[in-house]
Amino acid sequence: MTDTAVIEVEDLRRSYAGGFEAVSGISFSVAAGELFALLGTNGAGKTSTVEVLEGLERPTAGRVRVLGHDPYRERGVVRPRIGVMLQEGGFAGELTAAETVRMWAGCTTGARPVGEALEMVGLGRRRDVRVKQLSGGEKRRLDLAMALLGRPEVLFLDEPTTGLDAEGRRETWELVRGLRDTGTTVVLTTHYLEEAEELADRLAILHEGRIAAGGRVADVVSAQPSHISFELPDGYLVGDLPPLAALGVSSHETAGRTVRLRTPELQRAATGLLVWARENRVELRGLDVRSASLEEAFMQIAREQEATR
Ligand SMILES: Nc1ncnc2c1ncn2[C@@H]1O[C@H](COP(=O)(O)OP(=O)(O)OP(=O)(O)O)[C@@H](O)[C@H]1O
Repeated sequence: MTDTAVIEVEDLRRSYAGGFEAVSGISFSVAAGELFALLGTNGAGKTSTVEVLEGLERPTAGRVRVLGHDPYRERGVVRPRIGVMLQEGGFAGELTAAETVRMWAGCTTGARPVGEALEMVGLGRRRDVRVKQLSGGEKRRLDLAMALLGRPEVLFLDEPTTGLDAEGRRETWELVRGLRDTGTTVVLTTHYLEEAEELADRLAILHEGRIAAGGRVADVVSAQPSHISFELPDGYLVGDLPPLAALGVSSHETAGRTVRLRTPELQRAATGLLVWARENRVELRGLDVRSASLEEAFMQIAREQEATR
């Protein structure tokens, strides 16, 4: 762990009454100003982990530090410095957006002005609308405004864009990036892998209470095979291609005339195929060459974990 770690988690375990262990010894750290995403299938243990980081629950075992303090025992010190975006903030429907923020601002040290908090999340023009009349996406933005109110050093975002349309999602991503760029440390839990791919510096993929994969997004993705697909040129069979194993191809399948290859060595395989095509003066129609996406990496990791059970 580094000296600049804002969040440090060492061998965290969390069991529920009855003995079920939802988090089974995970370790990670989040550096100052970093955006860290916690991903996982349903029930993987994300919420059970984040609740401990937020100081809402105590760990069953292990060590957790947020801004150098125990978030549960030293809640009074940690809480004013963190912002938590809860799912379904449970606001009173009769109050307007501005009244809701003002009420919370009254309990927050060093709160942003109400107008600023609402502008930040794109609710400036909806300030006088009652909460019950806000759309689902607007309520989500109000949740975010609350989390930002105290200018937190560490921001916990739980599914921040659920219910937002594509434009709203992009706007929230911009806002989160802006906060990160000005030094806010962000912990994001999300089911949208595209969101993690867009925002996260590093991530951990949880599966059944353990970290199945983690690290920089590019590294997690590049650990998965890339794809090449193309149409076999007229008159050629798969056997006419150069030996695929020699090109670093790990598996292949055909569907009609379409050939799909998987390879951990994209450049080598693609170069070999293109050289072959040039030498044979044929065109590889529909050629598609691409790295794995985070979504593919996630699915593959989940499959591998299931297979090793
Ligand atoms: N209060 C509780 N008592 C007993 N088991 C619980 C309790 N809360 C959660 N669990 C179990 O712990 C496991 C992890 O749950 P958790 O909510 O942390 O997962 P998650 O990754 O946040 O899931 P999701 O993506 O569905 O929100 C699940 O199997 C869940 O059923």
